[in-house]
Parts: sequence; structure tokens; C-alpha cells
Amino acid sequence: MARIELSNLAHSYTPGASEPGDFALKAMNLTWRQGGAYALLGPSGCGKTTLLNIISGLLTPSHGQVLFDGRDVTGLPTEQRNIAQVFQFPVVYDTMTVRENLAFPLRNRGMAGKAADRRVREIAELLDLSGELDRKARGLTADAKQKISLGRGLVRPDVAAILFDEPLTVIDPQLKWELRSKLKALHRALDVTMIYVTHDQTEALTFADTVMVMYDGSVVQAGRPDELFERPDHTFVGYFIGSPGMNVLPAEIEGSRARVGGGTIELSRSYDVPSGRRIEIGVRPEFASLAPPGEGLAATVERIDDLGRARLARLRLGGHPFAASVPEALADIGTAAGVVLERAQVHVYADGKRLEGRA
Ligand SMILES: Nc1ncnc2c1ncn2[C@@H]1O[C@H](COP(=O)(O)OP(=O)(O)OP(=O)(O)O)[C@@H](O)[C@H]1O
Repeated sequence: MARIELSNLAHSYTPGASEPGDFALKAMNLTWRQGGAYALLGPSGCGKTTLLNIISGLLTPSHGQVLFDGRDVTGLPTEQRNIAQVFQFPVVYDTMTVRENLAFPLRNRGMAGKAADRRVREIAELLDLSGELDRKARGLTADAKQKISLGRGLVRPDVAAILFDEPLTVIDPQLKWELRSKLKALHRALDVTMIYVTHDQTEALTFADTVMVMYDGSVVQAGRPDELFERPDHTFVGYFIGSPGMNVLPAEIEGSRARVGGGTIELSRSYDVPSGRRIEIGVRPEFASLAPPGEGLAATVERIDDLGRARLARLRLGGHPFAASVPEALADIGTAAGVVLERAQVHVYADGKRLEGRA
């Protein structure tokens, strides 16, 4: 088990690269604490797999160091890093039984006999594989095989960390739910550092204590799911997390006032806005309410989506698309409407990055 640190790490697949655009991973310093459950979340091509491969030792970074418990492992191959990995597709030996498959990583490390058997049974129990232990892997479904792969990743008690690269891709949607919460329970039971790569926000938010959101080769925010929701540090985080994502609108800020969409709103903080930067405000649909015309900012209603338990208004505000909650009491909704924002939940961004503001 280990604390993992990346120190001044950057990676380019182009030898001798110097332009920021040539780097799949831009310079970063990051720490994963021992025993944490982390998700690396981001869209395709943002650098998740590159980062995971650097931690596992499949890839040597072009700059910086990887430290496990303070020890520099940058030059060490995967076998010497004491890492377990679970990939998108099952890695199982078809001719072996489920029991033999689960015991394989232990045998490889010289663990056998009663202790190994006990560990295999414990992991099989946690994954609901106890009834299948003596079956050959060959005849099992893709779901069951991927469960074995998860088990093989989880079975060694001595690993520094377990790395999961989109492990539920091949799993049936129904079973996905079950395995997701199972992995969370396993993390609690096993007290091991887990890093889970995904582009699916639901997977990231249900599994991880800390979600690291990646965008264009950088981690733009690392935080608890509620922090990412309530205080996105980057407009990308606001957009990528939440459904629908955060509304982002161009704004002009003067102190604690924002001019936006032809109207003016009061902010809960005061800002010194740097000149020459792209200034925007961001507010989640959950903190914006549709109101009768004349209240708040003027908007045009394009449609109302009925989400079952709530209604969501799809609007145009200052020419931009905007989503707002519809209060239950609001009945007659015409084309013209107002939008009232929860002041404390309106954030200000300069070139995509959140500004702190003064109280
Ligand atoms: N072997 C390689 N050689 C050159 N460029 C690469 C290589 N592997 C990845 N890249 C580039 O590095 C960037 C990051 O890729 P990476 O696979 O790490 O992203 P990702 O977030 O894991 O995406 P995905 O979810 O699609 O796997 C991309 O621009 C990609 O094209």
C-alpha cells in the first residue's frame, strides 16, 4: 500500500517537444494518499490512460518523477512496482477454474497453501463468485469473466495500488450498478489505494472519494463529488459534471455586480477582474429558477422538459442557451420569462478558471 506522488511530471509522445500543444500531459504535481479511492475522469484524449500508464510503469514520463511512499520508482518496470491492474476487457485463463484464476496472482508472488486459499475465498465471496469457484472460466459470460479480472486485481493483499482502466465497459448495464457499489464496498474492506479511470461521471462520482477531472492534459480539479458540483474550479468541470451541466454566460464584472444577457445581477462576492481575459459567470440549472417575466434576467423559453420529479426549462438568455429549474408553483409559462439566480451559487471565471472573489 502506498502514497503515490507525481513530481513535476509531464509527458510528450514527441521526442524533444517544447510547445504546450505537444504534451499529452502538461506539467503537474499530484498526490494520491494511501488508502484513497480516486477516479480520473475526463473525455477521450485528455490523457487519462497516459497518466495511468505512467503510474503503472508501462510508460516512462518525459519529465519529472513518480514516487511511491517517497521512493523514486520512475525508472522501474511494472513488475517491480507492486501494482495490480484491471483493464477494460477480461484477462482470464480460459482453461483454469475460477479458483485457479483468482489464486494466480498470489502463486506468482509465492503465496500458497491455506493463506492463499482463504484469500481467494474471501475475494470470491465479496464478488459473489463463491458458487463458481470450481467452474472452468471458459464457459462463463463476459460479465462473469470481468468479475474474475476484478478479483485478480483485488486478491493480492500487498499491492501498492490497484489501477482500474474503464473496468465496467463490457459489463451489462444492469450489473454495472451492482459492481460499482461492490467496488466501493471492496475499497472500504481492503484499505488499498484505488485509481479508477473513466469517462463516465456516474461511475466516477459513485466510486471515488476524490475525483480528479482531466481536461486537455491537465487535472483541472481534484475534489469530493459535492465540491465538484458546488464549486467547479474550471468551466469544463461545470460542464462535464452534472446533467445538464453548468450554464456559462459571458459577463462584464464590476466589483460585486455582473452585467449578463442585457441585465444586471448582484454577486455574493466582489471581484477584481483581470483585463484582457475572457470573463464568464457560471451557475448550475439547480440554482437558477424560472420566474414570471420582469423578475431577474430576461429570457425566452424554448421548451420545458418534464423530468418526472422536476421540470427543466430550456431557455435563451442573451442569445445563449440556458437551463433553469421550474418551480412547482409556476403554472402559466409563456415564451417570455425571467430567471432568478441563487446569488451564492454564481461563480465568476476568467479564461475558464474560477476567481475567488472577496467577501
Ligand atoms: N502512443 C501514443 N503515441 C502518440 N500519441 C499518443 C499515444 N497515446 C496517446 N497519445 C495521445 O495522447 C493524448 C492523450 O491520450 P490518452 O490515451 O492518454 O487519453 P485518454 O483520456 O485515456 O483517452 P481515451 O479515453 O480515449 O483512452 C491524445 O492526444 C492521444 O492522441
